[in-house]
Amino acid sequence: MGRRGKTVADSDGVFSDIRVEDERAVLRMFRQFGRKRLAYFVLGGLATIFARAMELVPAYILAVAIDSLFFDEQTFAIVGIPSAWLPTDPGQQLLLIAALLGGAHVAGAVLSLVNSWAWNLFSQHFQHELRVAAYEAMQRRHMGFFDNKQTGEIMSILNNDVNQLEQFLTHTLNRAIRIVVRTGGMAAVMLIVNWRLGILPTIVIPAIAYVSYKFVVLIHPKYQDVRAAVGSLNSRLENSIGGIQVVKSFTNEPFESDRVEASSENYLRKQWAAIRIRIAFRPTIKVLTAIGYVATFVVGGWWVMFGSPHPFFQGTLTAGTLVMFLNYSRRFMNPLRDFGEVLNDYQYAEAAGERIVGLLDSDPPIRDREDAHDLTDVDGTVEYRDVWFSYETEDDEGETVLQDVSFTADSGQMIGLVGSTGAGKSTLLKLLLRMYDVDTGSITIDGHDVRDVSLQSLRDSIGYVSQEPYLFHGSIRENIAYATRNPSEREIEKAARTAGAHEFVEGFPDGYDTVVGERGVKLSGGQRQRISIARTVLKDPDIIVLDEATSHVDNETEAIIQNNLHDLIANRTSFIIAHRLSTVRDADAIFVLDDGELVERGTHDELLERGGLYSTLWEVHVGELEGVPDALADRPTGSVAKENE
Ligand SMILES: Nc1ncnc2c1ncn2[C@@H]1O[C@H](COP(=O)(O)OP(=O)(O)OP(=O)(O)O)[C@@H](O)[C@H]1O
Repeated sequence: MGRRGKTVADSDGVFSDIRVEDERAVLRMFRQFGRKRLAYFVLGGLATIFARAMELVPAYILAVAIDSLFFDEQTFAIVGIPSAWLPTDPGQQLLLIAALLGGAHVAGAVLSLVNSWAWNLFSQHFQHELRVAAYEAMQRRHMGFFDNKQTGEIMSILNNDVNQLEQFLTHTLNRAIRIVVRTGGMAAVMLIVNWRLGILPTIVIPAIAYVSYKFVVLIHPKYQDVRAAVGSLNSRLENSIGGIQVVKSFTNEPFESDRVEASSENYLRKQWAAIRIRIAFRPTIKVLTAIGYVATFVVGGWWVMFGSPHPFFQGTLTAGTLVMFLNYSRRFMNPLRDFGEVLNDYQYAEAAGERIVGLLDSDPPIRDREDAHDLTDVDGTVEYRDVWFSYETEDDEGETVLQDVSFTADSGQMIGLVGSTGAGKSTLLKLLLRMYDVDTGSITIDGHDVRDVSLQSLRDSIGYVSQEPYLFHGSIRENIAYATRNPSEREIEKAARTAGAHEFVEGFPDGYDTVVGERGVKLSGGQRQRISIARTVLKDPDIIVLDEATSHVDNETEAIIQNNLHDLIANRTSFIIAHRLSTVRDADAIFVLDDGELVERGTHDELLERGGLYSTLWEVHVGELEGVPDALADRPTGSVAKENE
């Protein structure tokens, strides 16, 4: 078991951290999501058991026909039917045999249909409910989780793992039942009818089961290699196609072709290694089955023709019984071949189940406290006190991004946040929304620690326009309306006007119905930003955070937007991050961040007078400095302010 556990854990890759050791993950998932439709599951299970049992009938009926009708070796008798009910006329007996043969096939077909219907109904609903629950659990996870995982990897849980469980419940369980009922049934019938001859075909069962198991152990790591090779081939293709514009502009098509070729060749090698084992498996099983089959034929044939071939084989053997034995022993192969695959699938379903259990069970670090209260009637006084923060990394060695930041923004103030790139400006404001929690220190709104209020009320009260506005595939109207539930046309248009978006939207042939494409690719950067601002305007929040919200628009458009936003911002606390310093020139206070530290604060004029980092940045901004001053050029994110102090 240890060995199997290890290989599956290896295949978790980046998700080993969320997997929980749960010996009965599949069972737990079954209980949690299958209970509602348990009746379908039971019905399907019974149908498959009887359908498989029906498969045993024809060989038996044939044996009766041969012995009683064709060769007249035994009196006409059928197990389970009283002899008084059986016809005595041979013609009628033949008809009965034909009816039973046909009936067994039809009943088998109907039962298979019932089985497929009931189990597919069960498992499709199971899959649906599990996927939705897993998605909701995924959505509740904190930002650090998403920072450290690739979208494709997260999708793999929602798709592959959920599908794996569905596959297990429909196909693997069916196969397992087939193995038990078919193999067990055939072996039991043979041993009951003539156990001495029955030993010959059944003795190979453990050997076939062992070879199947060995096959899984051998092929499993090969399949893992194949999966890894498929993964890297896919990422290679995704990267190359995603970056096709860069590829073309650098005329790097041959280079990309080489990289794809190398990846594809790696896939070919791994696949071939797996194929070599796989193609040897079936012939091995065939040979083993054939040994039992031929041994039964030789001994049984001799027995029928000349009497017992050895004192061990006592009594008589009829031709009909021999035919039944030969029929059964040949059909051992298929279910037993599946034995290894069932073990394999079970292992995967368990691993998938454990990852999903891990996802469903774990409480994300950023969530409502039990006694969390709603943030209501927000005035908007925001206070950061001794805030330290570093991002969570896989190795827990994240660098400090914010150091000892303290400030107060009074209700209704407009705060400008400036500083060189990577100084920590966006991070500072993401903490306000609790996208991340501070390491030490506190952030309060109107005196309420953001960790003490409900996330819903906190985020409802803040309007956040991020640096890289994300638009969903859909119309412009849908993207603006995303802020609230069912806004009116007039409200949408008003918000768009405030954000300086209405004019260009009206210019499109489809107006607000224009579809923006995936991530809004069909719009320019500045247009995307304005739609994103409109979304926030419509939300009408108490506190506003604009993170480089107008960086992609020209000066003129920015002036228009600022003018429009004036009323919106006038009575609310707002934080505006800007590299273009003129954007925040009129702010009530400007905070200057440098390498995670708040190094200067004051109004535009005060900061200019001070002659520190801000005034240097301003001089660069207005072009008063020729070239970049050494003090700015030499620093990672800047320490000029400290030098100037
Ligand atoms: N999700 C993240 N995980 C790990 N590190 C991050 C993450 N986001 C930002 N950082 C790091 O934190 C530091 C501050 O980043 P932040 O985005 O807050 O800077 P900024 O001042 O807003 O920069 P810019 O002006 O370029 O937008 C940078 O060193 C950045 O590399």
